[in-house]
Amino acid sequence: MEQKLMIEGGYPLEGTVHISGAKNSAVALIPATILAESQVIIDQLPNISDVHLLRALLEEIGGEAELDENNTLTVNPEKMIAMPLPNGKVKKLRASYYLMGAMLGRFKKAVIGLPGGCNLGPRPIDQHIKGFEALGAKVTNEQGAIYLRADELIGARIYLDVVSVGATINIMLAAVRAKGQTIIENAAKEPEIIDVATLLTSMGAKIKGAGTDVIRIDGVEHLHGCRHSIIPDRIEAGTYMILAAAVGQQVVIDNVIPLHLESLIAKLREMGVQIETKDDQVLIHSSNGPLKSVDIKTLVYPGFPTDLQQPFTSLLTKAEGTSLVTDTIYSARFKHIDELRRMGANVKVEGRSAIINGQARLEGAKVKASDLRAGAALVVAGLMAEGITEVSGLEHIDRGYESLVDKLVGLGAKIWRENLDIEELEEVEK
Ligand SMILES: CC(=O)N[C@H]1[C@@H](OP(=O)(O)OP(=O)(O)OC[C@H]2O[C@@H](n3ccc(=O)[nH]c3=O)[C@H](O)[C@@H]2O)O[C@H](CO)[C@@H](O)[C@@H]1O
Ligand SMILES: C=C(OP(=O)(O)O)C(=O)O
Repeated sequence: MEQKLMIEGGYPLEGTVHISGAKNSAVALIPATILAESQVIIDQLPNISDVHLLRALLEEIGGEAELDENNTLTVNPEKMIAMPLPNGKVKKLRASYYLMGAMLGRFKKAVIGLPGGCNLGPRPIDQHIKGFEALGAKVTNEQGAIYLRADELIGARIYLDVVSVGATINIMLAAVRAKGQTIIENAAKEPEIIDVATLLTSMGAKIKGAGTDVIRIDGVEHLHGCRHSIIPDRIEAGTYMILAAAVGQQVVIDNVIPLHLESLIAKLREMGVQIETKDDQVLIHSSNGPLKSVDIKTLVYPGFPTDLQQPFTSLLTKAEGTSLVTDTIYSARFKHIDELRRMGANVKVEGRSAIINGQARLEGAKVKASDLRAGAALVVAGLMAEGITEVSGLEHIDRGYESLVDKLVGLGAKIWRENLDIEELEEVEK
C-alpha cells in the first residue's frame, strides 16, 4: 500500500541518532562483488530500497546474495553469468550503471538498460563510455540499453572531461581486470570512491591514488573474496545535522566521519550553529540567537555536496537575511522549491540558483517529494512548520534513508506514516 509521511511541526529534537552505511558507497560496492571469484561479505549496508534492488539484480545474473537482519550482505559470485539486463530493475535506480563496469571487468561483455534514479535533469554517462572504450570495449546504445563487448581489456590513460563520481568508479571497476596499467586523470575524490577502492584492494586489486585526482590501477587476473565494512553515510549524517540546526536542542549524530562533512560544518558555523566534533560523532547545540543567512555553491568533493543542497535550502528559509544557493553539479535540482513555497517559503529560482528570503513562517501543507533529497528537504521544512505537513512520494525517500521515521521519533519528532486514501491513490496513478 502506498504511504505518505505525516509530520507535526514545532517539536524540538533532542538525543542521539545513529547513521547507517553510505547509500552512494553501497550502490557501487554491491555491483563490485561481481568481480570476485569467491564469497564477499559486506557489513553494515543501509536498509534501503536501492540496496534491495541491487541485491536482487545479483541474483538475476545467477549469483547468491543474502542480506541478513543485521544488514550484512553475503554474495557468492561464482555462478554469475553475463545475463543481459536491458529492462526491469535496472531502470529503477541510477547506480545500476555500475553493473556495466563490473560485468565488463568480469565477463568482457554486458547489456544494461539505461539507468533511472532521481530526476535531476540530464544525467549523461558519456565519460563512463569514453573510459570503457579507452579500455578496448565496443559500446553501442541499442533501444535504450548499453551493449558493451571487448575481446580483452587493456589498461589506458583516461582523462575525464568532467569530474564524475560515477565515471571514476565505473572505470575503476573495469580496469582492475584489464591487462596493464590504467591511469584515471581528473578523477573524482569523494569518500565513496575510496571505499570502493578499499573493497577492490581487499579483493586483490592494485589501486593507488583513490581519493586524489589521479588514480593508477594495475590490472590483475584474479580477484578473490573478502569481508568489508562500509563507511557511514555522510549525506544522511548531513541531513540530520541540518535538521538539528533547524529544530534541535542538543543532538548527537553518531557513526559519522566529521572530515567528510567539513564543508557543511563550516557553513553551519557561519550561520551561527554551535557544533562540536569528536572522532566519530558530531554534536549540534541549539543556537543562541537567530541563524544568519549564507550563500552556498555545490561543488565536487570536498566542496559543498549537491545531495545536501535541497535540505540546506529548507534550513535557510529560517535564517535572517537573503541567501543564494547555486548548484553547479545539477543545475535543475530545484524541484523542492515549489513545494517549499506552498508551505510559505519566500524563494525564487533564477537559472541554476535559488534566492531565499529568510525568516519565513512555514505552515504545514500537502507536498510531494519529487526526488530523494527533495523529500529530505520537505521533512526538514515539515519539522520546522506550524501544523501538519503531508509528504507524498515516499518511495523516493525510501531509496536513501533507512528507518527515517523511527530515527526521528527517537529524537522526539512527531512523524508517522499513513496509507494514502482513495483520492490520493487516484492522483498518484494519473
Ligand atoms: C561530483 C558530484 O557531486 N557527484 C554527485 C553525483 O554523482 P553522480 O555519480 O550522479 O554524478 P557524477 O559525479 O557522475 O556527475 C557529476 C557531473 O558530471 C556530469 N557528468 C557525469 C558523467 C558523465 O559521463 N558525463 C557528465 O557530464 C553530471 O551531469 C554532473 O553534472 O550525484 C550523486 C547523487 O546525487 C552524488 O552522490 C555525487 O556526489
Ligand atoms: C540523487 C541521489 O541518488 P541517485 O543518484 O542514486 O539518484 C542522491 O543520493 O542524492
